[in-house]
Amino acid sequence: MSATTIPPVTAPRLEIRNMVRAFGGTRVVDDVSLKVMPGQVTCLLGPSGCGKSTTLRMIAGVEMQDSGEIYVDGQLICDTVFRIPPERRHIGLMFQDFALFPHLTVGDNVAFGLSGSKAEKRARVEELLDKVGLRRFIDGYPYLLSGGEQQRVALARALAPRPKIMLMDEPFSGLDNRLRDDIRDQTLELLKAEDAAVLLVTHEPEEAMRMADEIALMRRGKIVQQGAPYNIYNAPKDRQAVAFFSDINVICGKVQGALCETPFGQFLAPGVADGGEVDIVIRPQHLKIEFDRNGKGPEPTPQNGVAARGEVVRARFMGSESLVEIRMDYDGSVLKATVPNVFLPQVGRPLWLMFRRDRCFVFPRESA
Ligand SMILES: Nc1ncnc2c1ncn2[C@@H]1O[C@H](COP(=O)(O)OP(=O)(O)OP(=O)(O)O)[C@@H](O)[C@H]1O
Repeated sequence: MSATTIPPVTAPRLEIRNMVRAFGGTRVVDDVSLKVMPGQVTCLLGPSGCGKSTTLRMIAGVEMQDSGEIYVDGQLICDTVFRIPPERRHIGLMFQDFALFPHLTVGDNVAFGLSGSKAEKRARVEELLDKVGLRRFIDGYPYLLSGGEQQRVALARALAPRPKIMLMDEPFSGLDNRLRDDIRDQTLELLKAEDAAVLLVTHEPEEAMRMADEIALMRRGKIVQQGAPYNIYNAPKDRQAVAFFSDINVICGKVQGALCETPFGQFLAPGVADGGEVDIVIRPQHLKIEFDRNGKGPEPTPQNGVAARGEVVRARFMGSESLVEIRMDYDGSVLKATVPNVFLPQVGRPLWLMFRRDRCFVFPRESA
């Protein structure tokens, strides 16, 4: 009889289960569970005040949860009775305002959390400063460095003790836009090379899309959706999840026989009872603009449905695309469409809009 080989199961590097934290009777973190594998970047993404930082602080051990457990490599490190102190959790921290020590050299800043012989420490400091391209500043002081360089030193300092987990709270928000993109890319490269599990908190969808292997979308203390950036963007759970990543257009309608009749034709609304209301949500880049042909629009197509007429109220050039706002004849509402490059039609010009059926989302109407 041949032996069966069972593939090794890798425990998540970091796992939190059913974490709860309330302040003044309000649950700001409300039953949050999450796993991060080694070498993976998970972004906790959500609007200001939704509980992201509190989640991170509990994992770091500087805030206690009311209930829930934290595991590192499958080992419990904290629940409501047992607690490993922050300094023994092998967790690296990087926050926006996590300043360098001004009285220490760049090298001593990076060496700060290191143990071992002087030579070992020096070797690790040089290795990391090399990786962030700042070895030449090893004996200089932080004030000599630009904001971006200081941030790279802070990253080197956080990674120096080879943390199993890196927690990053809006680490790039103090940097100007163009610098930020470069530093994000460099940071990502270094984090991957060090194989840490990274939990990064941000309220910026672009940052999450750029950095994350997985996004956990958080709202009012709960994780509402979790998945690869592509899936979160293309299969959002609800209207708010679409709106978090881009402008949206919303067409409202009533359902009859699992179909919703609109000025753009019929939309499927499976699972919605007769008389139920739905929001049909579409991003501006997926509205299709068609020209008016002697008062008529294009013929309906299965892919794009029926065209509806409107008039241009505003058109603006945005750099890589143009944003055209169109007031619709059917109810006077204004829809937004983006078009690549330059398209700046005159105000008042009639245009027809069609809806990409494969790109719109139909959600049951949410009560306010
Ligand atoms: N120590 C505290 N005492 C009372 N309320 C707190 C405390 N810490 C956080 N809160 C409240 O908990 C809620 C969540 O805060 P948290 O900082 O976790 O949110 P966040 O999503 O990280 O927001 P931001 O991006 O603005 O930092 C907020 O309403 C905040 O005011």
